[in-house]
Amino acid sequence: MYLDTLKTTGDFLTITRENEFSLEPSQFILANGTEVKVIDTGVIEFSPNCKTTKDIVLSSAVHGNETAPIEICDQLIQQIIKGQLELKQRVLFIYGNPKSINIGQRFVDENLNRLFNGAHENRSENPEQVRAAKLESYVRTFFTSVEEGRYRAHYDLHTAIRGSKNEKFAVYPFLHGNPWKKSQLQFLLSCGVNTVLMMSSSATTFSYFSSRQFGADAFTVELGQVKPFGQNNMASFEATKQTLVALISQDEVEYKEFNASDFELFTVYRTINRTCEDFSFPFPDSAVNFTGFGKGELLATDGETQVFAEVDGEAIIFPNAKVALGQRALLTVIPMEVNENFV
Ligand SMILES: O=C(O)CCC(=O)N[C@@H](CCC(=O)O)C(=O)O
Ligand SMILES: [Zn+2]
Repeated sequence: MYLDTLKTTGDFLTITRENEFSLEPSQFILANGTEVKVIDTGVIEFSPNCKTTKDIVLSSAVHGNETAPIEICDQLIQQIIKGQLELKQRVLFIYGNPKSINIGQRFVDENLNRLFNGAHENRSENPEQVRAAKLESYVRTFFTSVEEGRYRAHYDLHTAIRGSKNEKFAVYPFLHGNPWKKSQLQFLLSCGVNTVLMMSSSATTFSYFSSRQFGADAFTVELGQVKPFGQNNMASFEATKQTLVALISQDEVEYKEFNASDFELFTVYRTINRTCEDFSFPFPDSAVNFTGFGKGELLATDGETQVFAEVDGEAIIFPNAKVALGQRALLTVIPMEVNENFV
């Protein structure tokens, strides 16, 4: 049984990596009264023994090779279990795809972050489809097993394949007409994230699932560029880590006063899917996210179809020519200002 090791080392990451597909649930109480529930491999819940008002999900390793967020969550979990970090809020940590961590790949059979919000339904043909269904049910139980009306948040932590002009940025899932929150932008700024992309359509991502199904303040947060374990400059994640520590260990957190000029905001202009085997970009792998193109410049070639920039400054995000057929190969964005849709 792993419990003795977990209690003494706090190393839930290693236990998760040693149990790629499942882990016997168990629970125990820390000396400070915090209840620890191991729900499955990679899924651990902490409930402090005090009045809490917030339910916070922190996920990483939805893509297994995105190691910096895994290291941040590993540090937080170890500090909590060792009693060095005392919680004031309920927290659910999730390592999304343990096997893909072990093989150092984005995914094993299928991109887990395209399987949420119903996309896995009636499909359990591969481990990622099975895992998506389980993760949805763990998040549902976490948010709904307590009284209604509590504050909910889910920060799904990633790193990007390419470099980015704006090193850290967040994706704000489509809110179906509900207003974007300035308070969330202030939280993100405190994390070192001043760039936010506003999505304009539904998605099958983990953050969209929590936003849509549970009204959580949810984001995909890109913290830098993908690096193997041990090669991350952890100093560049310190602001993010300290902001997360404050969120989970304080009753309320004060952020810097909102100032629109602190942010670079973008709205998604369009999504370009790969529909043909023969799909390519005219720019090299070294072209970074947020590179802008002039109207009429070639953005992608999908079989016989050439896709050209339609407006000056149309900028590329997440270009990936190797995605599965039918999936998003590229997002383009254009700048936007804070307007009446922000509260
Ligand atoms: O750098 C890349 O090409 C991908 C980085 C990544 O994993 N991004 C997420 C964004 C999810 C979202 O749109 O909210 C993903 O592609 O799943
Ligand atoms: Zn990712």
